[in-house]
Amino acid sequence: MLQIQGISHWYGDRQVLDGVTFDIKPGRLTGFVGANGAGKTTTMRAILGLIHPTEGVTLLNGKPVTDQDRARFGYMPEERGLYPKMKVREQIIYFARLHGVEKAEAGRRTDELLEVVGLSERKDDLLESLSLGNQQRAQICVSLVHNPEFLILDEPFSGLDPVAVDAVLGVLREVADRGVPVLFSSHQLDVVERLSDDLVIIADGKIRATGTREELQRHHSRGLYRIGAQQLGWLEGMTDVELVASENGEQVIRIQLDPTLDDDAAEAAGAKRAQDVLREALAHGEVSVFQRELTPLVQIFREVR
Ligand SMILES: Nc1ncnc2c1ncn2[C@@H]1O[C@H](COP(=O)(O)OP(=O)(O)OP(=O)(O)O)[C@@H](O)[C@H]1O
Repeated sequence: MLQIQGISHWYGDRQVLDGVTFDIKPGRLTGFVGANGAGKTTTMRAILGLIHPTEGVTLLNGKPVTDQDRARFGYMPEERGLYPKMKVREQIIYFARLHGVEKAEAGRRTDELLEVVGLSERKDDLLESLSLGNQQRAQICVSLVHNPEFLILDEPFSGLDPVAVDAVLGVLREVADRGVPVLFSSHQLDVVERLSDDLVIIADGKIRATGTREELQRHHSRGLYRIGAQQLGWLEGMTDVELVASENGEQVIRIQLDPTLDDDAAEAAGAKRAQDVLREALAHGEVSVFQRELTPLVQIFREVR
């Protein structure tokens, strides 16, 4: 496991990271989400030892990460760093060899990856003749060709078409399923929502939320219910229930719960009070829908930033 602990960083007198702390677990895809300039790249660069953070440490299985450990990391930087005038296959093999992969194995692994990302037919073309999306596929092959033990990818999906996104998602899933911890940053919340096992949300250099997608959604959906009722005048008599949204003849309501309750206790308290709400609604007419409502990730992102 990689543990990022209390990383703070200043560029001159400007603080860009403030006590960044989170874990990247084996076999998990951890999505790193934050607005432009939130500090994702700086955090990744600190983990990789490309900058030395002013404060804080990254631990690998309990010990500070060494340069030797880092040689076993795979990294896809945001500013892509491939050679435009080199052929695709040749280039991926070259990077594998730089990581010490034996020649025949480098060739075999390169061909396998090119096939997975759908670039086999372009393997002997110069990198610069490829579209940006295809160059990115090549870059993903480079980050994976030495079978890294940890994988860190900065915006691996930006600029990819939906087919390529799916191909890359498949590769990352397969890598994680082999037990590799994977951290990837993305602005594309739909992709993050689909792919991440764990989520880390950063804003202004501070970690605002961490957890599994389910945990975060559960936490941010305390007391939320969807109701389809003919009229809602009766809600005014329930001072602990507020109307959050109305859409397509249905409403989202929030039952106010004691903020000191943990998520399990809040869920139980909410379910109990929901029964009163349902009874009240039924006393005033038909109820077509009554169910728990889950806050979408995009909404959570807005709430914590
Ligand atoms: N070399 C540098 N010198 C000074 N400031 C920097 C430097 N690199 C980054 N910054 C600043 O640090 C802050 C965090 O930047 P960072 O690139 O980590 O954010 P990010 O979340 O990766 O953003 P994006 O999604 O736009 O890539 C930004 O305000 C950025 O302008």
